[in-house]
Amino acid sequence: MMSHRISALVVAAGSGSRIGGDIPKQYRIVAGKPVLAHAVDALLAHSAIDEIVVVIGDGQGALYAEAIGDRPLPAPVIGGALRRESVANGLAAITGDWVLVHDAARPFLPASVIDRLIKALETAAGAIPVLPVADTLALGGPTLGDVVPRETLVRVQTPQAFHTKLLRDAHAAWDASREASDDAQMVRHARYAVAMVEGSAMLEKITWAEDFGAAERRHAPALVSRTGMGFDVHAFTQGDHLWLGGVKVPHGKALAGHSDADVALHALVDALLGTIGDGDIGSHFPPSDERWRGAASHQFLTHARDLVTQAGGRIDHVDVTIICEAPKIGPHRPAIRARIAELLAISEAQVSVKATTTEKLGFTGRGEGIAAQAVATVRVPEVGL
Ligand SMILES: C[C@@](CO)(OP(=O)(O)O)[C@H](O)COP(=O)(O)OP(=O)(O)OC[C@H]1O[C@@H](n2ccc(N)nc2=O)[C@H](O)[C@@H]1O
Repeated sequence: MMSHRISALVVAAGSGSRIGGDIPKQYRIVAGKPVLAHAVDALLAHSAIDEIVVVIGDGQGALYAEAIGDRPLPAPVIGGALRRESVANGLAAITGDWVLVHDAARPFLPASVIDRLIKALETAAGAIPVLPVADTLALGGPTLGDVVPRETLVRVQTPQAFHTKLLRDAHAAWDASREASDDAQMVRHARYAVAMVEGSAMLEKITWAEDFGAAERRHAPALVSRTGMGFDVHAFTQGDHLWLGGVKVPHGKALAGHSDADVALHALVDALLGTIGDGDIGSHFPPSDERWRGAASHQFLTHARDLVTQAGGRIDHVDVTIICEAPKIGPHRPAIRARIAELLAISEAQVSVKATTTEKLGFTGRGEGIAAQAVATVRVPEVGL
């Protein structure tokens, strides 16, 4: 079978007028990187794509450079006021005998769709990805028009693939006084057959502001809930205050420990580490390590928080129970709740702080020390756990 040089033409020249905001949508961040970068990376990752040319709007050079970074692409082409003009400008710059024309506003481009399009070009002048229509569609206007049988309709997506010469001919033959919504329409108008291949829900275009949230959800792996539990104890010693939940509490005694002995934060650290199965506070901050002598325990909690974040996790809720006869926790509960929320970068609504005595029973009942329990609920990506 004859081999072909395949170019990808990414049209990113839109002004983003429909979506508002300070920068055009193709340069805004979704799922961790610019919309345009997602589409380019999908094409760079596909072995059959030999060349990628991006068409940008006049004056978008700095936005393009920031979005693309050091990715190995030729200089971008400046597009026109109309999508059709941007594609025509891009066609003048590409060298492939086959070309895939893709909307930069469709960030998530499955390799399987590229595979299907390239296969279809072996027997057709052009090929486009389509999806079936699920909703009932009707003609609009001043009053509701006739329903259009959905079996006769498809939802058209990009990339749209063509033999480059035929697409160039179709653009040259097109009546410039008419707008063309896509390239397939122009190729069909030039009497060439355009095949249809299965598209993908991942290829949805970002058109409106709310589409960014949908794109984040479409891209994010399924999150699953994980719960961790922590427990700690510290004995009383001489002193005039103790640390509980990151708050300094005046008291006739202190708590003994290698660090500041904040028993509530220690239990919470172990609860968070439990949600990602990453050991316990002592394995991260050994009591034998001189670095942690007298250390403020808030750094242990922010470390555990960062480990959860690095695992892709999001803290949903934490619940701490402090077990002691004294000091009375109630008066300090609001400050402890606020401090834990601040350290975990979550809302106070996601933080519960409770206290209980043990009715004078056990070491806590005898006033020998304080115990604390904590539970943390986190959502983490299903993959890799
Ligand atoms: C916060 C720190 C800062 O150094 O010290 P403190 O201020 O509490 O004293 C420590 O992280 C506080 O670690 P914590 O885990 O409470 O101390 P320990 O109870 O002595 O346990 C220390 C280490 O020994 C391990 N360990 C403990 C008990 C046991 N039977 N077998 C074990 O293997 C634990 O996994 C833990 O990692």
